Amino acid sequence: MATKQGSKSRISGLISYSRKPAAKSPSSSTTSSTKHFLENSMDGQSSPASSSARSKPQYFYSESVNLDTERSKENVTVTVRFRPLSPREIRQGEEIAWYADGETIVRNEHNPSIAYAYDRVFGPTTTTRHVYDVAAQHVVNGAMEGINGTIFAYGVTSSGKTHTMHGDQRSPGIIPLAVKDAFSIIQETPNREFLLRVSYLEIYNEIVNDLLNPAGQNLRIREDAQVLAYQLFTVFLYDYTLLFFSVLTSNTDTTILMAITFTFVLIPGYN
Ligand SMILES: Nc1ncnc2c1ncn2[C@@H]1O[C@H](COP(=O)(O)OP(=O)(O)OP(=O)(O)O)[C@@H](O)[C@H]1O
Repeated sequence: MATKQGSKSRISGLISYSRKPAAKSPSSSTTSSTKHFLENSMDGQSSPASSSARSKPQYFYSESVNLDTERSKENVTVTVRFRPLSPREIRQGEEIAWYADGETIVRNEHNPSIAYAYDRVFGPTTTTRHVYDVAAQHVVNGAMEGINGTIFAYGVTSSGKTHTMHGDQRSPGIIPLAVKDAFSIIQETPNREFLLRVSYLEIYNEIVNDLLNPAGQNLRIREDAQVLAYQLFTVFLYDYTLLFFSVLTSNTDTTILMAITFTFVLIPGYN
């Protein structure tokens, strides 16, 4: 019998946000994709991927949605990724309590009447490359055209956030895939100039630490459109290799991170 904790910890979520700067798109607005959910709770059980974006238990009622169609209407998409049970979890006899039913529904193994809908649900065999292609690449492409974008992973400890966002050499995460795409687009756009600026921070127990600068601990947050935190280290990226050098040599204990923010700022120039 799966423990509730065991089943919850296999699920992480990805929120993608893409919005044109107000000056360029006065009609654009920040909307969320929560319209596929009902507000009423039947038993008060938490969603398997509950977050601030889904603070209440909500119950599925809609037909499956096409992410591509929805993406054109919505600025925010919420996706869910299941990771496989680890060998240790299998040894301990943990079982799957939540599972992906098709591409948009998460269902409860023990109570079929409980189901939640998301913009997209990725099962345990899905590759990070596929997650990136479906849920993140459009944000990167938009950023290269001047549209502000955020890709945010959330989930309890050991749910797979680092695996999805950071990855490793064998299975690169969303961050290296995004920067690689950014460089490909830069190469394919010789008539424009780009400036790629990177900072990398963690928020752990509400303390902000700079992951590119070991001296940058307990930084103060700034409410500034341009800068996230005081004295946050910024590097200018000239090629893709430098990104790997910066990230892989950073002083990161991923097992204790509550949140990592990796920001790259693109400043397109015009000839
Ligand atoms: N999709 C996946 N496929 C295979 N293994 C995965 C997958 N997602 C995560 N894992 C493995 O599960 C373990 C926990 O994942 P990870 O470290 O990414 O979790 P986390 O959410 O970042 O945890 P924490 O918040 O504690 O840092 C790791 O050993 C990771 O390699």
